[in-house]
Amino acid sequence: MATTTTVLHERIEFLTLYKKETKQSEEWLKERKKEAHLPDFTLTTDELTHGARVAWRNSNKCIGRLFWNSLNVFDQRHLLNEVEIYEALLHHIDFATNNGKIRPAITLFDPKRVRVWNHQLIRYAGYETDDGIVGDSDSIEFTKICGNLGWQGARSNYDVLPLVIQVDNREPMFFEIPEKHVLEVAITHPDYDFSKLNMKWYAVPIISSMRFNIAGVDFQAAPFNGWYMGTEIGARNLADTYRYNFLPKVAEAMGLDTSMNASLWKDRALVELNVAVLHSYKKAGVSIVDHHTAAQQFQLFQKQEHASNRDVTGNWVWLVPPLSPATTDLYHEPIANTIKKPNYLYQQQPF
Ligand code: HEM
Ligand SMILES: N=C(Nc1cccc(CNC[C@@H]2CCCN2)c1)c1cccs1
Repeated sequence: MATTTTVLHERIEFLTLYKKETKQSEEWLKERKKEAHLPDFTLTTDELTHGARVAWRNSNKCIGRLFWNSLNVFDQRHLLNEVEIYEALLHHIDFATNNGKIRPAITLFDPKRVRVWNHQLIRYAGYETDDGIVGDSDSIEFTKICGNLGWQGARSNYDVLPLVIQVDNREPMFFEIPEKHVLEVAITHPDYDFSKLNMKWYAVPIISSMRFNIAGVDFQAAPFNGWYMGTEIGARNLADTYRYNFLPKVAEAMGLDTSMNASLWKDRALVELNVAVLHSYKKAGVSIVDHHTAAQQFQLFQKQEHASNRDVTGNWVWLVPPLSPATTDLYHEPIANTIKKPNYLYQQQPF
């Protein structure tokens, strides 16, 4: 495909940013800009490494950006066989998990020819049954796709979905993730007995459904992980009525009066569920951050960026935590939602 002017412009824009931030010479930029005009122009691993870190720095909905410059980047653009890609995904899971001391990482596959159909590499299946929803309702559609490909789930509340990998436009292939690769945390409370609720969650969130956009190229398969902020699990995944809906059971285990709103039983249950999540991950030695610490870290990120003469952009609605938002300074400050490149963006679902 001929290099359109926009792609050329985006290539030159990125090379100029890269030159400035990694202190390349004027000579280097002059030569590299000439190469940017060639149809077979490809980014180097070093350019991709810095670009993936800058894309994290530019992610407006992310509260965890303080550590943007320590992202681990794996360049796997050469892999074009589903089995080798599966093995690279297992390596990412193991590297990131690191027995609980989670390491933020991203793996980059061939931008045009590889697609991972999962929303996250590790996620629970969801089923619509005659007695209601089993598992994670967010996964119902993808679970059906896996079924159509021949996958059989145990139909429990916590079936780990298979990896679904597509190369070129071949039929996607699914691969089970062996249990030894999946670290999970049982959710218990330091004071209350939540054991009968059988709550648990997986250790490492690895987003595999977004595109990494850099220098006019879209990497459709670029799974990236960090660690969780406790509220994601305790205030949304396990709490939302249309997800695991545990608040009524938590309130019961706490002996709360759930007959009237004004007892604020839902709020009390919510706080203690989030206490339990943070307590359990800490006890299991799995990295996690509470929303107060995360908000303070984001403030430090803003300070650091200003010291580097960069404006900080953000999406206020996503940045404020879903539990006690107004107790964070973030809530009381405006922030511009300008979209910078490179970045991580949404893309059309492959199914
Ligand atoms: C290191 C620990 C990290 C923490 C604690 C963290 C925290 C978060 C949280 C809480 C959200 C909102 C998610 C939601 O409400 O569903 C988020 C969004 C996001 N994060 Fe981070 N993050 C971390 C690392 C990363 C890394 C390594 C990347 C990419 C390299 C990243 C890129 C993003 C993006 C693109 C979004 C927006 C997702 C969307 O639009 O749906 N984050 N982050
Ligand atoms: N802690 C994390 N949480 C996170 C980050 C990006 C996206 C998501 C998933 N967001 C989608 C869900 C589902 C609807 C609203 N939230 C979670 C990370 C995941 C990968 C790197 S950090």
